[in-house]
Amino acid sequence: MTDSIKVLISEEKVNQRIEELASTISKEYEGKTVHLICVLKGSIFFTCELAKRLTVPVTLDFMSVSSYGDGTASSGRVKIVKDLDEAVDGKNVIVIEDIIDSGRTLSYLMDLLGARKPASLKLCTLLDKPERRVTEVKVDYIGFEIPDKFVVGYGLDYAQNYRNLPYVGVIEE
Ligand SMILES: O=P(O)(O)OC[C@H]1O[C@H](OP(=O)(O)OP(=O)(O)O)[C@H](O)[C@@H]1O
Ligand code: HPA
Ligand SMILES: [Mg+2]
Repeated sequence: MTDSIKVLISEEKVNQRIEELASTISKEYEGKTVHLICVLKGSIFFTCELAKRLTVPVTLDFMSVSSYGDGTASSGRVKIVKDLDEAVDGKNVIVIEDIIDSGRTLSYLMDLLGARKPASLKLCTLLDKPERRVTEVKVDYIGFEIPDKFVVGYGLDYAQNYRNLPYVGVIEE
């Protein structure tokens, strides 16, 4: 794909903000192990960058859910493509997401995980698009609030492309 992409948040700014989030989380979880849940595929890059900067012990698991398919609009249906490998009961879980848009994916996922009795359950997202919310979801850690624009990069795709861009960009019309 060869769309023209405008930088919305530079690589430097994203990395600096991740550093700040990691420092906040490390302080809040001192003396505990955090169990990070990476929501595939979008949050893979953010999860790695955040995990590398945490100073508390970390365990990791992966879950894959999909509601966007290859388009730019949510289908409204959340599909579990891959469930977790391990139980979360008794663990201090932080769900890591790349973006919260309509809120449907995360509201579904947080309810599902909450019912599995973790010791604690929080949500951390790199990007939040509050204007687009249709389902309420409590977000504990937010990297950046962004306007209502379809973004790519840092894990986010358009029809599976552009996930590997080291910055957050917007496709120009
Ligand atoms: O708040 P919502 O409107 O539910 O949108 C957010 C979700 O949509 C994207 O995932 P997608 O379904 O595109 O899967 P992907 O991570 O594999 O790209 C994104 O990674 C979030 O999980
Ligand atoms: O703005 C977005 N970009 C890519 N994937 C997404 N999934 C929800 N919102 C977005
Ligand atoms: Mg996607």
